[in-house]
Amino acid sequence: MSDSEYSSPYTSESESDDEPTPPPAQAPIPRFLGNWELVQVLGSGYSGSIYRAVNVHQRSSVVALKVQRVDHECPTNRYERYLYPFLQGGKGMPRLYAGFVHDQWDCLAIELLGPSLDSLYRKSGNDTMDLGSVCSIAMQLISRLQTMHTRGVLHRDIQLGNCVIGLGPNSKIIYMIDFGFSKRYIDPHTNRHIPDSREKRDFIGNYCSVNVHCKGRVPSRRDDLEAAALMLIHLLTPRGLSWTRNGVPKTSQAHDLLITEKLLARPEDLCHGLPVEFEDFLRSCRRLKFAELPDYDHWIQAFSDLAVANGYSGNEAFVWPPPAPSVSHLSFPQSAKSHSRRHTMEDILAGLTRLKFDAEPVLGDRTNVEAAAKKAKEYLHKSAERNAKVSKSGDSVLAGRTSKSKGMLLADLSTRASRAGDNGSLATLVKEFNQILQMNSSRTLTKEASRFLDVLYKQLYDPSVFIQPVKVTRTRSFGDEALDAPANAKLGVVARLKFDVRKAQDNKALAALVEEFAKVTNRCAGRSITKDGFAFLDGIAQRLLAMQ
Ligand SMILES: Nc1ncnc2c1ncn2[C@@H]1O[C@H](COP(=O)(O)OP(=O)(O)OP(=O)(O)O)[C@@H](O)[C@H]1O
Repeated sequence: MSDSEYSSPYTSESESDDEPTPPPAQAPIPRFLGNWELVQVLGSGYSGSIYRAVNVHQRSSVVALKVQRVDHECPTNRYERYLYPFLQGGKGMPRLYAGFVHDQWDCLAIELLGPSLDSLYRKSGNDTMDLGSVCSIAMQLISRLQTMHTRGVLHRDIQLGNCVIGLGPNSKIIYMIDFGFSKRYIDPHTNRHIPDSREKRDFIGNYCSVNVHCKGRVPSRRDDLEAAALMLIHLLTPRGLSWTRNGVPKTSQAHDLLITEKLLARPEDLCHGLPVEFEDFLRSCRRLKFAELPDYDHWIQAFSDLAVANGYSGNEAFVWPPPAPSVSHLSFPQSAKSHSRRHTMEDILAGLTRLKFDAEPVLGDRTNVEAAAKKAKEYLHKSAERNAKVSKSGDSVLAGRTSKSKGMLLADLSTRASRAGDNGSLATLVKEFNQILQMNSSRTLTKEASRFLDVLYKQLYDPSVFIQPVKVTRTRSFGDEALDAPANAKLGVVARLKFDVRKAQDNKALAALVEEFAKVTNRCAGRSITKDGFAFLDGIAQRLLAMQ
């Protein structure tokens, strides 16, 4: 989870009293590696972990230390160490200070940077990002790709989690990170563009281009640009691009469905209601030939113009939290070009009928402004009261509801969990979940309850790929895989989980426990939740709070 960025297994910065517990059969990462002391976990991925690390000789020297086992099946640190030198000195390219191997640990000491766009976006709690911020991301991202491509390197894993902002004076600059899947597209021996091929390759990332993901083509510059276009459209789409909503597909059938959905999604459908620049950009990326040079400058200018036309500065600086545009707009398609190009007269008339001029006081009338401000304050006050009621006295709010409303409460809880931006919010939701389950005598893991655990699992396991669940079918839910297992297996397992949860060191470990809990509960006749089960859920909430 993004907030685990600031938990520490090593120092008093951690709220946890526990010693770091090594995963079985694997040595823990030591506190000192080379000249660096690991002080705080910044993030962890499939292939390793990243720590804020301090130089033992010069305490003012702080880096992000990316640590991976030397024998890892996917030795991305080794690839990154090879590629970093090509990128050094480019704007928005982190500096690599050192790369070394210490015992079985392969380490990269990288310039310390700030939070990722994914983390900022999630913490904002908004359904979409504002147009000004998206335009500045567009300008900077296209410019970063121009830098990388000019130096002969493809990124190949464009996603919100791999774009981070700088620290201090560099906080308006977006940096590219994670070059573990990057590749040189200019063959160093022949100095020519790598060849195209139809060989089967792995799926990389949610925004992977149609050509690469659905047609198995070799990635080239056009695909980095297309991934950037999809990421921008995702940020402007309420609940994000549809195929990102269920997380990483777990079965090949789910993956096939995702591919079909992506293949069928036409640019005009994906960009319906957005300024035309996004559709044009996506189309132009898809029209590029395999080895063709994209027109980076044209698109940087197009997004700058779009920002200006919508009352923003048009400057590429990424200012967060976003400032309001200098002119107010009723809604957003307000393109620099003919913004009505994609909008039929029918759309416009329908929009006009939704405007209620008659009931509103005339513009410019000060009382109108004051009344609106008062209304807004009242609304905020009421909604704060509502939230406080739900989170502080869940019992009284929840008491007396019917089983139908229990389902609705759980569905609402899943939606909120899918939007949670930090461990604290997830902890509150898990507590509510526990209370809802205990609302009446039937304490069973219903379909809605399973769905909540599924969402929780995804948020804990990899929040960067999960935006919001669409309808979760029974075949997709992890609990269902174990329906035929013996019922009596449950008791001992849940009792153990109750203790294991206290030792979990990170969100992924919690995710694994949630998965096991859901499986074993689904397996038992009646899917009933025992006292140990409720204690386990309570333990999850406690641990999330400790790892905030
Ligand atoms: N230089 C840095 N400064 C600060 N935080 C960083 C830095 N590099 C990475 N991080 C944090 O660590 C997280 C994971 O980094 P990165 O993507 O490089 O690792 P990874 O192991 O390749 O992850 P994944 O397997 O998810 O791709 C990032 O999302 C970011 O929050």
